[in-house]
Amino acid sequence: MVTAKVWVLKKHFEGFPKTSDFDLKKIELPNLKDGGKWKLLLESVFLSVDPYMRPYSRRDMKEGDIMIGTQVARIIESKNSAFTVGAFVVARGGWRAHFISDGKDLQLLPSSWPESLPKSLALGTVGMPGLTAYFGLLEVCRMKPGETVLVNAAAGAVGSVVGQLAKIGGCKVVGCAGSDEKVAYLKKIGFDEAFNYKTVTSLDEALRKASPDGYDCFFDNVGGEFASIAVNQMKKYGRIAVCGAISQYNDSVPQKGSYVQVPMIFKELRMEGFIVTRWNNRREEGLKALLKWVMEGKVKYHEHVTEGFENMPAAFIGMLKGENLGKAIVKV
Ligand SMILES: NC(=O)C1=CN([C@@H]2O[C@H](COP(=O)(O)OP(=O)(O)OC[C@H]3O[C@@H](n4cnc5c(N)ncnc54)[C@H](OP(=O)(O)O)[C@@H]3O)[C@@H](O)[C@H]2O)C=CC1
Ligand SMILES: O=C(O)CCC[C@H](O)\C=C/C=C/C=C/C(=O)C/C=C\CCCCCO
Repeated sequence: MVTAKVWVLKKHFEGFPKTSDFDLKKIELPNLKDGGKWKLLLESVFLSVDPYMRPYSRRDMKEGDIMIGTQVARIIESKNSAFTVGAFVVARGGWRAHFISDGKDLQLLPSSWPESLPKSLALGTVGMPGLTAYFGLLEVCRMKPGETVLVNAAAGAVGSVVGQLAKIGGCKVVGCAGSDEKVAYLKKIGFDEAFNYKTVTSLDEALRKASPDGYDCFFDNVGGEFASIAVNQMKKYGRIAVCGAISQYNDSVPQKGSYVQVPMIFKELRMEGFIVTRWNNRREEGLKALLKWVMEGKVKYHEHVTEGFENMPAAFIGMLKGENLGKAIVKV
């Protein structure tokens, strides 16, 4: 029997999550049996902490459940010929250090994965956040060369890829983030304009200064006041990809009037919410493109790595508070 460490949601979050909302438990995993349902024993190598966990925990979980989430895991015992011991997969095993699987919901890392590339990228730039940027830009924003793209939470897992893909697409790119260090990073990876939304005297002025003619595409990761101001600076026939609303996730009472309807109508804006799983049938296309751009150096990546499974709650809370530059990852 393998004893597995797991993190459970002890108490539903009220406002920002607290470490006391989580409980670290040990569970006994059943042995794999020939012909049994459980075919694989895996150990988590890297675990992802993502913003969706905050709203989804309230929607999908009850207190006492193991936290939802994804990881890069290594196969350590197999009774499934499709998965050899030592192989790496992306799994949706939740916050678990070890777990068993029937093999159904595992994605093998491509055999072409370069040895030089951290496998943790499969949780970030060459994983769900990267795919979110890829499909959100191509299929929702439908960016065109010469257009101006705005992205907030721009130094994060999704936003940093949005900006770089928009540059590859021949666009002018404006980004905002919550620290001067992040702003410097944005300029380093090719953003045309970047500002610290926490320190500018006026968001409206900062946006106008960055692009006096306005914005064709707005990739919104944040919602709230920023979105309400940005919508007024959209060009006619502009497109808004509503990717997330992280400014709302920890609010018990959603901010009022996140989008102002008037400019939406007068400017005939297209505003579309989306979830990246819409394009699950094109996952390989996206991952292949992202891996190529990373290997060519056209898409840079940065990871904010927290060491130790026992530090998962702190990593999650830190990400929500903006401590991460790039994808927030926990290394077991
Ligand atoms: N629709 C979809 O399929 C998907 C949507 N998403 C969404 O994309 C967004 C970014 O996710 P991801 O890249 O993984 O996360 P990040 O790596 O960007 O980390 C979250 C960042 O959000 C910023 N942030 C936190 N609170 C606020 C706030 N109140 N106002 C402004 N910014 C804030 C912080 O950066 P800063 O320093 O800039 O404040 C923080 O670092 C989230 O809204 C997430 O829910 C992600 C994946 C898929
Ligand atoms: O196991 C699961 O079901 C989660 C799978 C996550 C997976 O990796 C794929 C998709 C991730 C989607 C993320 C979406 C967002 O971050 C947007 C989050 C919330 C939008 C609604 C917020 C409501 C505010 O009150």
